[in-house]
Amino acid sequence: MDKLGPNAANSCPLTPLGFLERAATVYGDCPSVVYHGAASTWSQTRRRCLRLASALVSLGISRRDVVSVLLPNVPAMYEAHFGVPMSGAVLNSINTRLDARTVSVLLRHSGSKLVFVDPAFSPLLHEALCLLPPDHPPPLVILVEDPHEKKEQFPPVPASMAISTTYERLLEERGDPEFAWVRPESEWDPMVLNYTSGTTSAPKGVVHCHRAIFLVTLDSLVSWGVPERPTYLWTLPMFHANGWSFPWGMAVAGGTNVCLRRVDAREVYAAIAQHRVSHLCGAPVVLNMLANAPESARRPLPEGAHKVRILTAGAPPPAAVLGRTEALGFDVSHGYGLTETAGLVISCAWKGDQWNKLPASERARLKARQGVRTPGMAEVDIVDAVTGRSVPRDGATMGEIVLRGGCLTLGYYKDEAATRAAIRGTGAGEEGWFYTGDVGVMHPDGYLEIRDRSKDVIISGGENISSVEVEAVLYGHPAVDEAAVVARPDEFWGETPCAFLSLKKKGVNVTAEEVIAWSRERMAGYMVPKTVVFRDELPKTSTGKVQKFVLRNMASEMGPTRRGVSVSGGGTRSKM
Ligand SMILES: Nc1ncnc2c1ncn2[C@@H]1O[C@H](COP(=O)(O)OP(=O)(O)OP(=O)(O)O)[C@@H](O)[C@H]1O
Repeated sequence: MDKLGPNAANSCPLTPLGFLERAATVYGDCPSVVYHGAASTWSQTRRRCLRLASALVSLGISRRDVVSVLLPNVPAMYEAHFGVPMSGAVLNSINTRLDARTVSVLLRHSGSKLVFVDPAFSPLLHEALCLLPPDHPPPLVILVEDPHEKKEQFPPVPASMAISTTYERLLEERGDPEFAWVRPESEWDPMVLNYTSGTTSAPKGVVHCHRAIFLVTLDSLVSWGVPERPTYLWTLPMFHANGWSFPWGMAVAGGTNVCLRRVDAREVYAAIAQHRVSHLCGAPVVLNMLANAPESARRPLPEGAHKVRILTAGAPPPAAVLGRTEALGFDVSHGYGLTETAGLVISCAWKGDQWNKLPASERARLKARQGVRTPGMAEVDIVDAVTGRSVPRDGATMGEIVLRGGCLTLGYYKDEAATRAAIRGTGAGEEGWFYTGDVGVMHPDGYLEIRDRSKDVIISGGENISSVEVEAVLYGHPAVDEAAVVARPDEFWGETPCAFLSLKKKGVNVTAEEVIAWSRERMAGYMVPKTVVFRDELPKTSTGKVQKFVLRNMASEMGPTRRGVSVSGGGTRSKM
């Protein structure tokens, strides 16, 4: 046995790019990408991706060069997930909701050689390029026109921005549909560079290799139980951690990618009905949007043997929101991941036989837990910050979630200190874990549940309060649309919970005192928000997460609460 091991036949680099060739063979005539009325087949998509890869090479792009995309979920965005790395380059998807200054910082940091831009974001890119230092070589710019939208709908492309060519012209004039794509020399070669959402600090450049993307893609299909030939609606931005790996996953499954430029409840319900969508992904804000959509925006879900399946992740989904979405007829699955894990690596694996019998509220409570490691993940643990040892499985003791597995990042680009801080030993004798910065508890049944991000935990009189737990209760209030709870300084307790709420409907009257009294009946006294502030909307990151640091600053600016005094920041409120 000792002499057996890796050999030339069994060690060819793992890469998800080969999924496309297989899809073209197996599903060649089946629809691959649908946008408005136009559909491509898998063999056409393969040829277009090869055209894209060869065109990039002809422009001088070579191995490890960074190529950026500033695109919504249009067909070119899908093609970039194969075509860009097939040229040997590293795909950098830039979040389209960032401001020009941040886009400029990312372009500079990544050293991007070329940017594909949608007309809607050409002013944003132009401004970002103008902010680059004069000695920074500007990237080439390729405009991705959208023949399905009226030109007047877009802002004019800035006249002074140098556009090299358009996407279609590039493919037509320089593309070779039978190009021998640039295979990775090693499965550890970098393939994508994604910047984190910047929820807690400045965005960090996460690099993933071909191997990691290969593993997470297959793992995600298995853990969500995706069947062959799903119809997948792109409600999750592909720029968000590469759409949790599903661009590559749809090639494995031979799925139909239904592209959507804009995500609002009306468009989503309409697309579901028109294309008979079977699967979609989205952060909990998407569930909230679907669940709270006005009657006029809704359309009946397709009838058939299977329900429309939604996979949610990215932020804690409150049980009340899960319950409401399922009551509409969707089948919701819940997962957890970070940009650093390339996709979802923990999922609330559903024990159908046992749990389907439970009442709806209990099912929603169980589903709000993040769950267990996916089959492809090696190990997950929750460790005590001081001792580094696993916390007891009591559903109460909090610790930091740590991970190990093949889809973890190679590290942060040009940031060794951050890489070393995130990937280290637990201090309890074991080496090599990724520290997520998320605080959770382990339940007796081995399912974990996130209580907070370490920076969001509220410490009141020495007690750790999970803002997520308080929010979960507030979401149960009939008038509440969205809730976020942060720490407010307190003269006696150190910190107390401060709730920021947006309300569901116009004309709903509810006072801070009523919310506080309502909370008091449903949670321990020390967890009850001492301050309630009403806002029309809560501030969100570009990936739809509530920006708690913004709220924390607001709470801090209100000044400390005083002993025995419940301060209500908003008074009576009816939503405008
Ligand atoms: N199912 C989930 N439940 C609760 N939180 C989740 C879930 N899925 C993801 N998250 C949160 O999202 C985080 C990962 O998000 P992402 O990689 O997009 O960047 P970010 O952490 O929001 O930004 P930054 O690292 O720049 O602050 C996780 O660390 C976790 O806090």
